Amino acid sequence: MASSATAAAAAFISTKLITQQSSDLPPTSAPTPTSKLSFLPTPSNNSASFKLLYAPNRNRSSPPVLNVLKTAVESASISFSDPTPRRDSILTPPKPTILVSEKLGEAGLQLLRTFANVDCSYNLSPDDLCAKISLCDALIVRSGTKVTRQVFQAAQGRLKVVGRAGVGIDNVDLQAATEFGCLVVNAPTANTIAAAEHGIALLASMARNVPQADASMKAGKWQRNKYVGVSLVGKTLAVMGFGKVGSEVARRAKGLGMNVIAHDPYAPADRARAIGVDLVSFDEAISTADFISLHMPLTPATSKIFNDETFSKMKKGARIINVARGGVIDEDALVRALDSGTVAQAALDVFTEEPPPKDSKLVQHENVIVTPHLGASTKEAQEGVAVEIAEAVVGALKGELAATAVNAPMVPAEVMSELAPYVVLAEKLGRLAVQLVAGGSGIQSVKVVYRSARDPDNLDTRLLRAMIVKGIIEPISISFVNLVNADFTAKQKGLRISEERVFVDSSPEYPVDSIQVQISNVQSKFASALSETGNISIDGKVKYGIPHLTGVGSFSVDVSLEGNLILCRQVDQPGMIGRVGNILGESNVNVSFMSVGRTAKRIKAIMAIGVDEEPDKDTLKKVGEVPAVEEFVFLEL
Ligand SMILES: NC(=O)C1=CN([C@@H]2O[C@H](COP(=O)(O)OP(=O)(O)OC[C@H]3O[C@@H](n4cnc5c(N)ncnc54)[C@H](O)[C@@H]3O)[C@@H](O)[C@H]2O)C=CC1
Ligand SMILES: O=C(O)C(=O)COP(=O)(O)O
Repeated sequence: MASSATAAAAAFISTKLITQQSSDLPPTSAPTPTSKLSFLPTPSNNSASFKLLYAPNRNRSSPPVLNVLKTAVESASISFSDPTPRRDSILTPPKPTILVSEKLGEAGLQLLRTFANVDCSYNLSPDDLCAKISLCDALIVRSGTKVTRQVFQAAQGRLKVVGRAGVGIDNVDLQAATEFGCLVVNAPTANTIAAAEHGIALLASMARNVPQADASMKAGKWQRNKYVGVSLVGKTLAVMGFGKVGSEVARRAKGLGMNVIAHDPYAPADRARAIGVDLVSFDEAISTADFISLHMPLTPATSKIFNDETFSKMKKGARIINVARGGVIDEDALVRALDSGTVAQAALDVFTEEPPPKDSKLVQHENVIVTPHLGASTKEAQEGVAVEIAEAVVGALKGELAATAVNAPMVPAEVMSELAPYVVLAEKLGRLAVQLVAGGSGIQSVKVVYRSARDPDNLDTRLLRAMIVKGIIEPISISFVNLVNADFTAKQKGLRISEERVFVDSSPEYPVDSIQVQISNVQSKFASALSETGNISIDGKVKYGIPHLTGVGSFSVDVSLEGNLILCRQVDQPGMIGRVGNILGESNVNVSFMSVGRTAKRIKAIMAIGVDEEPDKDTLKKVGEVPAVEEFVFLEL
């Protein structure tokens, strides 16, 4: 009981550590052996207890790893004992540093300060940001900071998380973030209502010329005839982008008695119908609406989607509201449309360039009202996004998978905890498989077979696939791989990963029964690892929370994947275990596990030997010289 709990805890912590380690390693650093984590079960009658020996890799920063260990130990409810006082210094790691480059609500800052050193440096120039960033583990921005490829390069691998205190992430180079393995998280919900209310405020004040009338009165005039407006009731509003903000605008506009239609190629029609809105085509929306309110993100597909051509399709005298992003409008074309009267008025909160040039014709146009990107700027929204982003960034720095990740799959916490031991298995299988490769035309094609009793829809394998990629790529390159960049890195290295799910009649309680990793079209330094189809093939299972190797080529074995491994193929005959065991024992190499698998009695067998220490070259040579041993390989896990 105690030992299986310890084993489960060990697997859990290893997983956390592995997840965290992946984000610890700068992309520019040379490949280095991973930090060592050992679990020493200690005798205890009624509780699972172990000592934890942590020997950090000198080339990696240790603090986040230790945080993960502590958190993991707490979550596993097991005792944590530091074996030697001299390791104390490792247990009080320096806090991470979070750079906040734009004004953030106080509640969020306080939350950040409980966990990290917080550097609030506003209005940094691009050069200043690049100079500072290599000292920071996380960066929090709003829409005013451009997080470019140069920023990720300048970070030299230290930057692990970029938090966007708001929705739009068009100011963050997501591709570069992904390539550098930096997680990007945003705060997608807390400013929705503020943005929607601002959209409605602009709609109403544009229709009634409120800003112009206000300016006129302040200039000492009383111009009642000049500022006759248009009514909203009964008019058609087209909501372009029926997401969070768009649907809240629609709801409010319905309350004003407007007829609301929407265009959004990705929104479900039933969500629109539920608030009495019809989803229509782009052309239908812009050609029938009196008011057109923009709520789509700025992407390559939406960039300048409102241009000369689309303005010409609008109903004459249409009015436009933009609280989304300036870049979705071709601003020169909008000035032309306003001048010609195709567009009667525009109300803009956002601009292609922010702030726009002082002499911007658009801003100065008499039929245009403007605000300086105030959509999210309410006290409530700013406190909300600050807390939302602070929680996401702190969680990500702790190695948790973020629920608002923008460039990584979102893996819910319950899925993560269920998959934890399989994550360890997946990485180890990848690591083992790649070490079996000997030359050939390079690793190009990897197939992963998951045997599972689960319905495929109920088995999210992205995390497992990422860890297999990590296991395969890290031992042979200077890349570091994590959930963020696994698919990108694999693609960049020309590695095709295919997945197959095979139904097995076992308990669906466990997500995966076994995982098989195959590498095709390569030679192997251990020929017995080749399956009948000529692929390197290894199988593994999780047993009692511990990853096990259960198959090598066509041989079945059963050895726990801890420490290192020697695989030996020999003529199946008595005395082999003793002979090899003696050689290792004489060199003071401790054998932790051993398993023999064979195809047929007294013909061929393979021995899988788990060893705590790495045998020296002479010892391995002696193993190879045992007469019945036909081939052997030493594998680091
Ligand atoms: N002015 C401000 O201060 C604020 C601006 N925003 C901006 O508002 C926009 C919407 O934000 P949310 O509603 O929170 O995002 P969201 O992601 O919930 O909604 C965006 C919607 O646009 C749709 N969409 C994508 N491509 C489209 C296309 N080609 N045509 C039509 N629809 C398309 C998506 O399917 C999605 O439903 C974003 O650009 C965001 O940055 C959000 C908050 C404050
Ligand atoms: O959340 C968004 O997309 C916004 O545009 C808000 O931007 P801000 O945080 O106010 O700079």
